[in-house]
Amino acid sequence: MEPVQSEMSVLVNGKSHDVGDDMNVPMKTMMEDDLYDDPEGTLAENVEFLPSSESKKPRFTDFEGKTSFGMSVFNLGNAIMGSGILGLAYAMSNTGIILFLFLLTAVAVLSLYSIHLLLKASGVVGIRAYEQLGFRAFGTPGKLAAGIAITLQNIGAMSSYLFIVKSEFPLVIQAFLKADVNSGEWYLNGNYLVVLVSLTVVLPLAIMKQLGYLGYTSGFSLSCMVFFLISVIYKKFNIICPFEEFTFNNTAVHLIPTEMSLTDIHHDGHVVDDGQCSPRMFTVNSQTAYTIPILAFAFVCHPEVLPIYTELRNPSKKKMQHVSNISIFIMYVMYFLAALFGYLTFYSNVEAELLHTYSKIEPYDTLILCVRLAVLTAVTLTVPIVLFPVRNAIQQMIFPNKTFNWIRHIVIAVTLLSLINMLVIFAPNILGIFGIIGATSAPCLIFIFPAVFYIRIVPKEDEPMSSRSKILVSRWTEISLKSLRF
Ligand SMILES: NC(=O)CC[C@H](N)C(=O)O
Repeated sequence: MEPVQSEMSVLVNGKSHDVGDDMNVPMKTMMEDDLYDDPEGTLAENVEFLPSSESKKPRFTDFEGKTSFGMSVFNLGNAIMGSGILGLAYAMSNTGIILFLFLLTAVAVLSLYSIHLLLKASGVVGIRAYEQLGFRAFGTPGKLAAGIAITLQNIGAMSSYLFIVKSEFPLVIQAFLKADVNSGEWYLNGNYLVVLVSLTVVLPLAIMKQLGYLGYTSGFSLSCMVFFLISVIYKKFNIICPFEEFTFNNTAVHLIPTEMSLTDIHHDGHVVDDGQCSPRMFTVNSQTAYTIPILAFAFVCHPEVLPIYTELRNPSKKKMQHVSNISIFIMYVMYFLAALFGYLTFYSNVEAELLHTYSKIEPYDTLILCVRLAVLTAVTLTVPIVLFPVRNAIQQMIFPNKTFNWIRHIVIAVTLLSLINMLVIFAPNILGIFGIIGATSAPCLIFIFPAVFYIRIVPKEDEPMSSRSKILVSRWTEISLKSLRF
């Protein structure tokens, strides 16, 4: 119990609280007596965590949320949907449709299950913060591991979003203004544009005190992604394969699959249509290994789940699980459609970043320009949501017992954004970011931490180690650790 007492003053969404303060009960009694879960689901949803003097109904005391169910779905959907969607068609081209669908389903189901574990563990601890679950399970090392993984993962994600702004925004402006690429105007320089967008759009949203306020921008961001998806589907019927690469001197060049060996090119120079314009159901190549990290990255939203839960109105585990089920299911469908139609447009020619592939064929097509604008708007509006848990993690790691302070809140946001801007200005390419971050922090946050925290936190009396779910979880942890080592 010792570490629990010293760390009970938590900062969730800027609000510092001693859990014991609210209820005037000794901390120890509270931690022992009150398991905040309602495993049977017998309590009415709206009374489960509300203060009630007569009943000893369990409740969270860290924050009283005001965000509606729908807005929470938007926020979680926005947290899931980011640049990950742009890499999925490439992943499909390296696995084939069937294998991709299988892996996508597996990652989506595991991702949902680990959200369930996080919610259950946070129900037992009574605190809705990922790092605090780490602390409860392993003390300070657990808290640091969770905090560092969240920080790395989300900084990686935000860098990839602003990298899209850097690479796409100048092209969109140039095309709409019909400006000359070499005119040297400042508004055609990606680096200036990233700084400008960060200052004018991201920063004001990032310094909001609560995530709930971002529901509207999240809704807008998701509609931009729906527009992206509809356009990808439409383009499949609009771009005819085999296609010609756009060149400035108007001489068409056939796109040759990057993986094609020299033997596929006949002596007379013509290219054999070896899967170039026909879909593969199942395939394995040197790039297939990237699939799991790409999918894991695309489904990460675990650092945002607990902050969103914190702000949910009349919260209950069941309600939050419902929010997560809806968001993950919608994203699952959108991811599959985007990957499928992206792949069926370009087949083996699809690049690691889907938008680049369109640009190669039709760089000045108005629809593609609008799609680029939509995607860069969507990811820009995701940055503040993803920044939120990083700020919480930093506050919990560096200032664990401090109350909310506007100056600290703003300074952390400004520092983080400056760091990300620097990274983006020097980052080599988007796949590098996916690869490094996706291969390390994303699997930890999705597969490993929720499982090990759950095993350590849920009391043995409640669920013995021999219970079905604990056996399942420990098997799963073993497999995840092995595959990570591999
Ligand atoms: N918190 C996060 O890292 C979100 C990443 C998000 N799933 C994406 O695809 O971009």
